[in-house]
Amino acid sequence: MIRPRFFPKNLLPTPEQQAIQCAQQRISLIEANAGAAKTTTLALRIGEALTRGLAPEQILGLVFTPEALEVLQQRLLELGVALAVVRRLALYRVEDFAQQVLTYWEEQEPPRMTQIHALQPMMLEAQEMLSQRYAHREEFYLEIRSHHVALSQFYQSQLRLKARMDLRLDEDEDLFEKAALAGVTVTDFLWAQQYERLRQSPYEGVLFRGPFDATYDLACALLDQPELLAHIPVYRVIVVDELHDANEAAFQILRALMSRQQSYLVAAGDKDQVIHQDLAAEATYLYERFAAYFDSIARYPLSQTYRHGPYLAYAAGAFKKKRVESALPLATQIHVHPYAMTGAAMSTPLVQAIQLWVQQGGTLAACAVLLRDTHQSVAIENALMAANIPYRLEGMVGYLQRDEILFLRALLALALKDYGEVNLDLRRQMLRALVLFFEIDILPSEFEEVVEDLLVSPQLLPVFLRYQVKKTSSIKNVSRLEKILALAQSSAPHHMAFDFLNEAVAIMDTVHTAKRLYVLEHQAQVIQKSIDAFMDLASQQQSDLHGLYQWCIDREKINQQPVALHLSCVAQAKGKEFEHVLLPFLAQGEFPSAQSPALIEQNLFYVAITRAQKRLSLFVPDKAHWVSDYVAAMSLEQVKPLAQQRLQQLRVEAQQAQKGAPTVREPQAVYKTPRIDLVVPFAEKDQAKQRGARWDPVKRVWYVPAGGDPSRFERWLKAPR
Ligand SMILES: Nc1ncnc2c1ncn2[C@@H]1O[C@H](COP(=O)(O)OP(=O)(O)OP(=O)(O)O)[C@@H](O)[C@H]1O
Repeated sequence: MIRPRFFPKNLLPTPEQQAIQCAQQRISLIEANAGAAKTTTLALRIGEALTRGLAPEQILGLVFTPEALEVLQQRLLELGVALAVVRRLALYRVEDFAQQVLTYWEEQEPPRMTQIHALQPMMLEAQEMLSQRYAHREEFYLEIRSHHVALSQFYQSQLRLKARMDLRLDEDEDLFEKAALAGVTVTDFLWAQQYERLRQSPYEGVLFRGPFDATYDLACALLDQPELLAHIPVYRVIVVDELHDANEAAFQILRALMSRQQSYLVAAGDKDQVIHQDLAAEATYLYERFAAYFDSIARYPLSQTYRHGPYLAYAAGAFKKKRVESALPLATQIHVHPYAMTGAAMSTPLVQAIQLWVQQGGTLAACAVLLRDTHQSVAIENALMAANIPYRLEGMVGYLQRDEILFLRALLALALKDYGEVNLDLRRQMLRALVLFFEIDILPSEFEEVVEDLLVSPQLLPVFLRYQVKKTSSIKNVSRLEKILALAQSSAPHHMAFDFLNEAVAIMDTVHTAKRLYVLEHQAQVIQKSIDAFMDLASQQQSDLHGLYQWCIDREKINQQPVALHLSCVAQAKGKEFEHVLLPFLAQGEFPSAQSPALIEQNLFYVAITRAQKRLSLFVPDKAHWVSDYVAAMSLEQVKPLAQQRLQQLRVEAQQAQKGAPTVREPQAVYKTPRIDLVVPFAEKDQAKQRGARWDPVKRVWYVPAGGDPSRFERWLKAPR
């Protein structure tokens, strides 16, 4: 094996890591467990390429999510690559890379639309064209619906079709089969084709781009016109992290880049972390798809996790029925806390576990509460708020700003005849929620006009609703609205909020309305659970209509604080690590969710538990038959003795290593006489150079080469820490 030349700060690479660091094959693929140092090793590979003289600009680092990009940059810095060098590396999310390439090619950059609502007019226009085009083709059973949930459903479908590169229909392909295979409705399939015709004019080129469109456009361009590749810079080393997030469009870009013989690729992923099925991510990109195009692929292992100690490693292995080893002599703890399944008591143990962590010296910033779904944040946010524990939400809005809760708040406003008192933004959001739940079909421009009108005359809200529901919604909704308005009319501010909402929710039949609106079974269930959680809150608070309404407004004013606990869904924590991870609501039907594929649920749970370094806290119902099967699948009691043995062994090894005794991990030849980094002021650099110091362009430091005599450099030696 070639010897490494890049020696990182703060870390001793294992022989496995060194093998990847110095890999010489054109394509090197790493499939390894969570926390087995994939990102770190890719960062080592970059460090090695830099040390061997590649310019940072010749190295391309690709990932799929902003979180993964953040982690890769962080690992490079941790290993000692200087910030100035990290900034010059071509590190991108695949989508941003594609965008950058396209910008370079295109004479005029088409507008980028990152928000789904900005795409709405085009989606509606495409839908209009679709309904005209297929007006007489009954065999397609097109469902033309334009409320914003139907639009967001369509939006997801077109993302998926493009991610799979499945939008084109060859002559011998069957439309119904292709749509079913891609997991979208026939309406959405045809609508997506129409939308693409609108987005890509044959004469003017691409007219606008939404999220992930750049990846699709670049993949199509490189497939249709391979000669365009000549206009992309040649990257000598390409590293790809979180390869389990790859889809066909991203893969086609990688394939094209790797068709150049000068390029070398190292990519890493974990088949058990495939969770973005909505974006057509699949485990086949960890090997099979590469094997279909390239002959010589080297596969490398990283067989031990460095994130947590053996106990969690073995529990994660038992859960996934695979071998997981830890190399950390760390007694990672796993605590199981029962919770009562009623009311506010559900979150009490969670709050106590956070408080205990802080009392024991842990920080809130090192703590993460990871949820299966957004609805769970209703109870958690309330509990954290009540206990004065600051939290920051990642990848989701607070529950009070979600459609279904805004709808309930709008009903309270109707009952209080108070729509005019709140700020414009909230008014707009509540109106949007009413439009959604009463299934009113209104164009965005008309909607804005109504918002303006109601600004002047808020008392006209019931009039607007009556008019619009009659005009565009179903007879059932007309009758529902009348009942709701009558209920609101007969309610006084001092009436109990829970009683009012309970009746209103029954009138609206939210269970079925959510199913109709949100189409996807899982999403509909999350919406209903959110409503139930808010109703629980109303019942616990025992407050009147005015009290609950005002409480929601006051709660929104509380700002998020910077040093705070991390609160997100599991998916947003992938790639990250936290000292203490807390997983609430591990109950049957919650995690795993019955509505999502079993494998994705397992992968999500595996991602969740493997984020923890020092402590994992699992919260389970106090009734045994309600506890999620996943907890038992971790075999916590069975793996304990084995984990203790392994921990003991790792501790002995660590002690020996401290005493200088050789360990298996230590590559003697490389580390016997390590180099010494110096602190040389700019003005003294020539002197240092004369005495034999060398300049490291990667870490941007002067150093005494391995085997050199440090006494010649005493004045520049770092003070011992
Ligand atoms: N040789 C090593 N010695 C000690 N710790 C290491 C070593 N290599 C990596 N680590 C540490 O292991 C932890 C996990 O590393 P990393 O994030 O690279 O894993 P990963 O496989 O990319 O994780 P994930 O599967 O979650 O994406 C980090 O805290 C990292 O600093």
